[in-house]
Amino acid sequence: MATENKNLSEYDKATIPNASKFRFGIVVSEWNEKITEGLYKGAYNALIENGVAPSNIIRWNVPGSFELVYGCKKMQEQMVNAVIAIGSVIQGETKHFDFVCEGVTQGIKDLNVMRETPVVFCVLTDNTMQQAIDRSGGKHGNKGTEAGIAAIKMAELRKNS
Ligand SMILES: Nc1c(NC[C@H](O)[C@H](O)[C@H](O)CO)[nH]c(=O)[nH]c1=O
Ligand SMILES: CC(=O)[C@@H](O)COP(=O)(O)O
Repeated sequence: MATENKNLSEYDKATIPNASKFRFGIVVSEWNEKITEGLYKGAYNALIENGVAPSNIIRWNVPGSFELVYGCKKMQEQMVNAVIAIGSVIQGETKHFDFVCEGVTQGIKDLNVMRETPVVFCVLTDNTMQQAIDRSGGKHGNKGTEAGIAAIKMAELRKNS
């Protein structure tokens, strides 16, 4: 199902585990800051709305999405139950988009495979700025909200596994 057929911000609160005892790390890319701040707000609010204390949310910034891999690796070393990687990659004139997207995707996948703390992939990879706007609080909802909920579910899965 494509994003256009679902709202990224919608979830059934009754299905979300109690997150009051969990700590979360959020690593935010500074590239396309207008987008990543919108994604961060969505993720932060989803955590708070499901019982996470503000003091249990750690935020670090990195220059761009490619640096999310290193930032999330270091965040995994903190006492957190899950990590959220937030970025916005937008196609430019060259193939650089392809390499940044591949690098951050594979890097975050590797962190999930090699270490115990789950890292949620909240990196938009859009053709246009409008597509990014639509997915960070616009007409398609907020992928940050989706990521916050995913982080709670993965923290619960880790606790029970
Ligand atoms: N063009 C975008 C970038 N490019 C920067 C890289 O992520 C990286 O910071 C640089 O290559 C130095 O290592 N980053 C984004 O997050 N979004 C873009 O659209
Ligand atoms: C994803 C990028 O690195 C890209 O936005 C940079 O733009 P360009 O390909 O025009 O250099």
